[in-house]
Formats: sequence, structure tokens, C-alpha cells
Amino acid sequence: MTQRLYAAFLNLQGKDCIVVGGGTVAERKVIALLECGAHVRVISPDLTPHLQRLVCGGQVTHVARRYRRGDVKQAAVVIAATDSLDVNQAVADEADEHRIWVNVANLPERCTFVVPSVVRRGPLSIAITTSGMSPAVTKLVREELESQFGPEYELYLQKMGEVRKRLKSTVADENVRREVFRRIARSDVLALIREGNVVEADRRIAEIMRRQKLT
Ligand SMILES: C[C@@]1(CC(=O)O)c2cc3[nH]c(cc4nc(cc5[nH]c(cc(n2)[C@H]1CCC(=O)O)[C@@](C)(CC(=O)O)[C@@H]5CCC(=O)O)C(CC(=O)O)=C4CCC(=O)O)c(CCC(=O)O)c3CC(=O)O
Ligand SMILES: NC(=O)C1=CN([C@@H]2O[C@H](COP(=O)(O)OP(=O)(O)OC[C@H]3O[C@@H](n4cnc5c(N)ncnc54)[C@H](O)[C@@H]3O)[C@@H](O)[C@H]2O)C=CC1
Repeated sequence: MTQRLYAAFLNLQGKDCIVVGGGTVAERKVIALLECGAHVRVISPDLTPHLQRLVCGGQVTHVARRYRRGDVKQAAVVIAATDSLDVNQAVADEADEHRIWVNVANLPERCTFVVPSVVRRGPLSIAITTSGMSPAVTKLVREELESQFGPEYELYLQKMGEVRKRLKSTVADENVRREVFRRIARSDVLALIREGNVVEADRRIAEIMRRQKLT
């Protein structure tokens, strides 16, 4: 049976992350780390043109040589993304010794975490994994979800977040709060935002709150 993976979202803001290798796979992982505010150090004798630009722009630190034992310590996560099984294995060994979470691009069985495919719509993040069974299917599922969950989720969640914040500080009864959130979620607010009818969406939210005597 496939190993069941525990799902979690890491807060890597300001955390040091090490990526060994500077090819296309490393590039994809580096971009995803930067988008989450991580400090990234790439250890590789060469870089893709895009990684090179990130180094020139100061967004990424580059150690321009091959991996050496001793490179992997004091990092939040390590990604071994070279095209060599031996090198990636050595990186994984060192990470394991230091109990650092490690992702190994070409050895799924050595990953202590795998990188999922992610659909992002503002604060909504949907992560997908096939537990290493088929990245091609993972990508396909992402594309399907992207067509299902459109850009309207960003504004919708912003509004839900505002209502939630307001009610948490003004309505003491948790059951009342839960009922309001449930009603908004089951209403046509999302559909109205999708149609671009934001004024009507706001009106609908206000109406639901009024019915609960909250405004
Ligand atoms: C275990 C894992 C480790 C990890 O990297 O975390 C892993 C491992 C491997 N991937 C391989 C191949 C491909 N990977 C992709 C794409 C992605 N791979 C990603 C994650 C993962 N890949 C982790 C498990 C994810 C899960 O559990 O589902 C994604 C989701 C995230 C990301 O990398 O950012 C990103 C999709 C981004 C998107 O949404 O588009 C494509 C598609 C393409 O390129 O078009 C292909 C070719 C098609 C195919 O092989 O299916 C190979 C074989 C190489 C070979 O054949 O030798 C290995 C090694 C092996 O399996 O041995
Ligand atoms: N996990 C994933 O999502 C995927 C993984 N892969 C696998 O990942 C591996 C990497 O793929 P690509 O990025 O396309 O390869 P690539 O050939 O584009 O890049 C390899 C990089 O590793 C560097 N490298 C080699 N030896 C090194 C060392 N000793 N120290 C530091 N850096 C070193 C190279 O200089 C190069 O920058 C391959 O084995 C490939 O099969 C492929 C597709 C997807």
C-alpha cells in the first residue's frame, strides 16, 4: 500500500531553505519557495537562465559549486534536485542526520515530504498529491480544479474573512456565528461575485446578517 502522507501547509516566511541543483526542476521548486517568502540558497555549479536572473536580482543566494558534505545544516527544508541519484541520496542522508525535512526530486522513497501541485485563489490553496504515484495525474487534477475554482474565490474569501472577523468581535455566541457563515456559504453570494455583481453580493450578505439581527 502507498504511504499515507500527512497534509500540512508550511509557513516558510523568512526561513532558510536549501536547494541542491540548478536545473529546471530546481527552478520550479525555488520559485514556489520564493513565492512563500523563504530565503533560498541554491548549491549548483550551473543555473538555468531564470535562476541566474534571480541570483543577479538578489532574490536567491548562489553557492556556485557542486554539493559537499557539510552543506546541509540549519535549514527549514532541503530540496535535492540534481540529476544524480548518488548526489541526491547523499543530500538526503545529511538532511536525515540533522532531522531536516527533505524532498528528493528523483527518489520518492527518500522524500520526507513531497511537493504537491497547488491551485491558488487568493487565500484559497488547494494542494494535490498522488503520493508520488503519478505527477502527470496530479497536474491534470490541478488543471481540472483550476477550471472549477475561478478567480471569484479571491474576493469571495476576502468578504467572508471580513464578516468573520467582524462577527468574532461582536457576536459572543459561536453557534450564531457558525449559522451566519453557513448561510452565506450556501447562498448565491459566490455566484453573484462570479457574475461581477458585487453590489448585490454585499446586499445579500447584509440581508443574511439582518435576518440574524446582527446589524
Ligand atoms: C514524488 C515527487 C517528488 C517531488 O518533487 O516532490 C515527484 C517525483 C517525480 N516527478 C517526476 C516527473 C514529473 N513531475 C512532473 C510535475 C510535477 N511533479 C511534482 C511533484 C512530485 N514529483 C512529487 C510527487 C507529487 C505527487 O504526489 O503527486 C509537482 C506536483 C510539484 C512540483 O514539482 O513543483 C509537479 C506538477 C506541477 C504542476 O501542477 O504542473 C511532471 C509533469 C510535467 O513535467 O509535465 C513529470 C512528468 C510526468 C510523470 O512522470 O508523471 C519523476 C520522474 C522523472 C523520470 O521519469 O525519471 C519523479 C521521480 C520519480 O517518480 O521517480
Ligand atoms: N520531482 C519532480 O518534479 C521531477 C523530477 N525529475 C527528476 O529530477 C532530476 C532533475 O531534473 P532536471 O532539473 O530536469 O535536471 P537538469 O539536468 O536540468 O538539472 C540538474 C542540475 O543539477 C546540477 N548538479 C549536478 N550534480 C550536482 C552536484 N554534485 N551538486 C550540485 N548540483 C549538481 C546540475 O549542474 C544541474 O544544474 C532528474 O533526475 C529528473 O529525472 C524530473 C521531472 C520532475
